[in-house]
Amino acid sequence: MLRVAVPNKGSLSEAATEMLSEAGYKQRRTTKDLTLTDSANEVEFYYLRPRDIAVYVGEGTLDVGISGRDLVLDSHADAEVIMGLGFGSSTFRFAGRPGVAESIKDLAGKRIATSYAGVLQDHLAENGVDAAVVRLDGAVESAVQLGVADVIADVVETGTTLRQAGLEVFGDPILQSEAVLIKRHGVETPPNGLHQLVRRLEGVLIARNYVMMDYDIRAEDVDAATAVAPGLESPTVSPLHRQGWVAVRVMVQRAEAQRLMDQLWEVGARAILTTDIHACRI
Ligand SMILES: Nc1ncnc2c1ncn2[C@@H]1O[C@H](COP(=O)(O)OP(=O)(O)OP(=O)(O)O)[C@@H](O)[C@H]1O
Ligand SMILES: O=P(O)(O)OC[C@H]1O[C@H](OP(=O)(O)OP(=O)(O)O)[C@H](O)[C@@H]1O
Ligand SMILES: [Mg+2]
Repeated sequence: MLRVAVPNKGSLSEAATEMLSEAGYKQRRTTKDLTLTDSANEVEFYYLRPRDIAVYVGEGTLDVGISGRDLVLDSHADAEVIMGLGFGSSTFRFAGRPGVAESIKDLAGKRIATSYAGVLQDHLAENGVDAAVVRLDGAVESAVQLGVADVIADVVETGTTLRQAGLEVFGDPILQSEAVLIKRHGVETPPNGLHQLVRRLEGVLIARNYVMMDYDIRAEDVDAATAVAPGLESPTVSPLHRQGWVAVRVMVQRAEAQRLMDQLWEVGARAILTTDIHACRI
């Protein structure tokens, strides 16, 4: 059985479970369940704190896990990223009262509150800045107002929490993060079932990010249309009953669909439509 760690709570939990369900794996019914066995797919899921997942996977106790890139780096666990999962994105940044600092160079001798002490200490060391790190578990934004720190280093997603605390970001972003699938560093032979898990998750990512586009076009204009939308491999071209016309089917990125429809129209495509992809294996 492949042993997979899944976030049990927090920002990554729901989206991770949803992605695994979409990939065809059984998932727990209630948030109280600590484990779930999917016998059909020969996978055991363990629901754990995402911060701890890097530790379990790094130790080799569990084969793979889903966690945040920032949490993996923060833990200094012996784990490496297999693939990004396209959700749970955030930026790790410095913030403080307006005017307190402009860049990391202004932080020498200051007190910086964070729940990501590992990431912060590594970043300060890389920049040769000597500052005091105040480790907190959460609600880090309150640390400045309550006087235990001069600035903070924290996860920013929408920026709402910072604004409410009267703080603003300064300096360059420290780290970009998203949910990632991790394995123990340097494991040569992949455990049984890992290839299947990775292929299925890649399939979910493609199904989410791509749509199928169909259109009709004169046969002599197919080359021009294919230059606009070449597809992942090559478009499918089928004859139409109407003489000299063909039907074309091609996968395109969801975010590009409207722009491509405009361009395809320009080169003679008609009856252009897009449909969602529910599952795929590329
Ligand atoms: N708005 C957000 N707040 C916190 N973490 C976020 C956010 N958006 C994405 N993330 C990512 O989620 C992971 C943190 O998840 P984690 O479960 O540890 O904390 P949390 O969501 O703050 O939960 P809690 O504070 O309740 O423990 C990190 O990888 C972080 O980058
Ligand atoms: O930029 P935003 O969209 O406002 O999101 C970022 C905030 O959300 C998280 O806090 P969470 O609610 O997890 O509480 P915590 O600080 O106690 O972890 C994170 O620690 C930031 O405080
Ligand atoms: Mg939090």
